[in-house]
Amino acid sequence: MKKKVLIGSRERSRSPEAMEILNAQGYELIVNPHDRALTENELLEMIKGVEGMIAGSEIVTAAVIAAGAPTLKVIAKQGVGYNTINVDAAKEHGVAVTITPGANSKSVADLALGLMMAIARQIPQMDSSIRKGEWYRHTGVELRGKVLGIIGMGNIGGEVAKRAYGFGMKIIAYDVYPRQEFIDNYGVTYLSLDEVFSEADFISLHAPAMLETAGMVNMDRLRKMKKTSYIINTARGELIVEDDLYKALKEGIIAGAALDVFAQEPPQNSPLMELKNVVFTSHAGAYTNEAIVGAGVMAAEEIVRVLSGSEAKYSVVK
Ligand SMILES: NC(=O)C1=CN([C@@H]2O[C@H](COP(=O)(O)OP(=O)(O)OC[C@H]3O[C@@H](n4cnc5c(N)ncnc54)[C@H](O)[C@@H]3O)[C@@H](O)[C@H]2O)C=CC1
Ligand SMILES: O=C(O)CCC(=O)C(=O)O
Repeated sequence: MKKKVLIGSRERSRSPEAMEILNAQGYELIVNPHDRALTENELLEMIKGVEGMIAGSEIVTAAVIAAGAPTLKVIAKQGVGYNTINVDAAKEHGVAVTITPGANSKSVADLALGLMMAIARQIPQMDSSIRKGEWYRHTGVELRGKVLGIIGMGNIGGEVAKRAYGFGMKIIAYDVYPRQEFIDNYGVTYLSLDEVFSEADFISLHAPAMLETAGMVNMDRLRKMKKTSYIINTARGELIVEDDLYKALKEGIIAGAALDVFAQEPPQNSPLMELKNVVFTSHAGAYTNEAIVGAGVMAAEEIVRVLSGSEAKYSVVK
C-alpha cells in the first residue's frame, strides 16, 4: 500500500520542487485544496491513515495528532516557528516534528528592513495620500546612524543585522545565547532586554513564541522606549500585548510600529487598524518564491528521511 502524506500548506506556499520529491517516492499525496490554512475539523478528517504531514500555518492540535496516531510518524513544518504544533502531544505519540532552519530567514529579514523603511519614510501613508489626489511630502528619518535593537539574534536576527550594518546602523541585541560571530561581523553589542528597549531607535523582534517571550513587549517595556522610536514585529503576535501597543501608539509613547504578525490572524476588529502610525503586512515574511522552494524542499526531505527509517535532521522533539 502507498504511504499517505498530507500536504497541509496552502496552495500559494507549495513548491513544485517539494511535490516532486514526494511524488518520486510514490507516496499518495492528500493536498489542502484551499488557499487558506486548514481548520481543526478538516485536519481531524484528513489526517486519518496519513504517515507524514507537511504543516504550513495551520494549528496542529493534540486532538489532530491523536487522530493521526498510530500511523502518523512525522510532521514537517514548512517554516521555523513551531508554536503552531503541539509538540508535547507529538512526543507522546512518537511523532517527529521537524523545522526548516534558515530556509526563510533572508526573506523575513528583507521584509523586516522593508517595514523599517516603510515606517521611517511613511511610504504606505504617501501611497494612499497620492491615490486620494493629494501631494504631501512626509519628512522621515534616515536609518544611517540610528540604533537598531534586535530581540532574538538567531538566523533571522543575524540576517537583519547584516542588512542593517550595510545601512550604517548601530546594532544592539538581546538573546539568551549571544553569538560571537555577530559581534565580530556586524559590531553587535549584546545588552539586557531593558537596555535594548531604552537605547534603540528601532526594535525588531525575532525571538520564538514561548512562555518566556509571551507578552515581553508590554506597557512597562514600551514606556522604556524613546518617544521617537519604532517597533517592528515579524516574529509572532504573542510577543506583544496588543492593547498596550495600541495605547503606546495612540498616546505618543512611541512613534510607530510595523506588524507582520498578530495575536489573532487574521486580526478581527483590532483597534490598531484605526491608527495612522502603524504599517501592516499579512504574515507574509516567508512568502517569497525562494523561501517557499527552500523550506518546501527541506520539509519534503525530512518526510522522506523519517518514512524511510532514517533520523530526522532538524527535529524539535527532545
Ligand atoms: N513572519 C514570518 O513569516 C516568520 C516568522 N518567523 C518567526 O521568527 C522566529 C525566529 O526565527 P529564526 O531566527 O529562524 O529562529 P532561530 O531559532 O534561528 O532564532 C531565534 C533566536 O531567539 C533566541 N531566543 C530564544 N529564547 C529567547 C528569549 N527568551 N529572549 C530572546 N531571545 C531568545 C534564540 O537563542 C535564537 O538565537 C520564529 O520562531 C518564528 O516565530 C519565522 C519565519 C517566518
Ligand atoms: O508558519 C507560517 O505561517 C509561515 C512561516 C512562519 O511563520 C515560520 O517559518 O515560522
